[in-house]
Amino acid sequence: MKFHRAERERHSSVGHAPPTFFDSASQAFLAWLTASGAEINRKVGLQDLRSVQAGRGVVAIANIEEDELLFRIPRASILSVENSDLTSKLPTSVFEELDPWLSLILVMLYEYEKGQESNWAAYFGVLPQEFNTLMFWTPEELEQLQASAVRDKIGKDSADEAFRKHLIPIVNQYAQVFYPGDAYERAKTMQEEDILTLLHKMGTLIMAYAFDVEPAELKKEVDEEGYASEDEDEALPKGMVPLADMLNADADNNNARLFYESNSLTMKALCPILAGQEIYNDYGPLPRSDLLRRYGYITRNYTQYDVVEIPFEAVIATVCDPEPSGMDSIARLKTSCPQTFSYLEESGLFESGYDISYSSSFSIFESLSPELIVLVESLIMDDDAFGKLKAKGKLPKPDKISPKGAVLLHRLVKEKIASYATSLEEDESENVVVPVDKGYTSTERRVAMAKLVRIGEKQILKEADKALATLALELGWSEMETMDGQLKKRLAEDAPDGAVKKRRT
Ligand SMILES: C[S@@+](CC[C@H](N)C(=O)[O-])C[C@H]1O[C@@H](n2cnc3c(N)ncnc32)[C@H](O)[C@@H]1O
Repeated sequence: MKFHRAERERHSSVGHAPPTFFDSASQAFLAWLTASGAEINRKVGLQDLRSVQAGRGVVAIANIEEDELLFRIPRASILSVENSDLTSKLPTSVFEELDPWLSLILVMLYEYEKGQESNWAAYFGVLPQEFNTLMFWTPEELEQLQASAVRDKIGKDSADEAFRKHLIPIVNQYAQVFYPGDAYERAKTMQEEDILTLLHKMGTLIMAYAFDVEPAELKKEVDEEGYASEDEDEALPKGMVPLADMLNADADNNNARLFYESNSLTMKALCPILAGQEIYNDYGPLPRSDLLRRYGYITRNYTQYDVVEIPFEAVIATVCDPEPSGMDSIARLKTSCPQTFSYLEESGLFESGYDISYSSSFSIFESLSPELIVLVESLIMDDDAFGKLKAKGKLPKPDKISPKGAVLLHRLVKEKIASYATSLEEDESENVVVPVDKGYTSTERRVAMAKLVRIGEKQILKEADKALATLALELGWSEMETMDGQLKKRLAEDAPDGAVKKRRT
């Protein structure tokens, strides 16, 4: 693949361009944005934070007051489907068949390929070319996440499939539009894999940088408190909002917010910000595993949102009777618990996995997903009792765990602990820090981040293990007498020492 000069410079760096080019790209970007009608408060600056592995960031140069305007971006400067001239070059039907994410990827590919001809050329100059998000980790690096459920959520294959099915045919059919003039010759030499790589980069940029842009006239329905449903937010068009997306985030250090106005988007201070402090946006209450997947970094402040996920498959395998091998979980549940299957499915209890969340002083009912408790209790309930609940359109209560339920939940936690390649004690035997110095490789940083993620998950599991063992002990083990022989044997192996003693006496 050949690149224009500026593009070659961008591609030559790891993540971002080298120092001189880095600063001049920032200046060119700010100059372009101001010329486009943006208003930028003199008290804010775009800074080079590569020394702390944070790319660029927005920093207060002087003290800022609460509610003070940090910058105003005209809607016309947003890199979006609405603002790109690609829509006038392709039949409308093309965009009607694409969701907001794929539409913006296509537009970004088009604008990126236009090089200096694009209105957003200076903006592309400050967007990174390389990423630390999980999509770009090697298999060996991903291995460091061990049994973390995030490994199943990277979605590279499904994105590949969507790009091959929906976008590449459009790029091929309208190659003259995407690669006009000389570039058309270049396009012919580009392999499908090159286009795929570019599409993945655009997709990654959208995941980590784009905003759901509320239209100038809000058409979505809001509830009494003014909130729209999640589905309606999902349907909002996505847009890349220059400068607003240069704000980093660090959980509750959030001190700025983007407001949608009819002709512009304004970033305002949520509280007083002192000179020298970084201005942070809010990326949401994400567990560190997800932060790594979507944004490629973690900080300690996100520990409070950590979760560990118990896979659906594991719940069925542990709770339902053993079935002939080769059956998937749903088939297995259908066969072993036919009376409950359809009702549970209708009740929306089937999820790919169930969260156990971090809580500062661990509480079972605050941490365990209510759906997990309800699912386990439903699966172990006898047919008569379950039938009565079902007749009333009810389910077991999420705030009540039976003795057998406690034992099984405990077993699920134990099994999840065992699925990690190393123990918490091994991981914690040395102090893990993510190195920021230039001397370290991105692999060293990724390995450290992965280790912190898996330690976070194992710490939650350790608390859940303790709490469920205690609960099982408190509830007694009489329920075990009603269990089938094999399950009873498995659970006996699993019983906390105290519980076994208690039963014997
Ligand atoms: C919306 S962009 C923010 C601007 C970005 N720093 C840049 O230079 O382009 C999100 C990306 O910034 C980086 N980032 C955000 N917050 C960070 C933080 N607290 N520490 C380190 N990197 C951070 C991550 O690479 C993330 O994917």
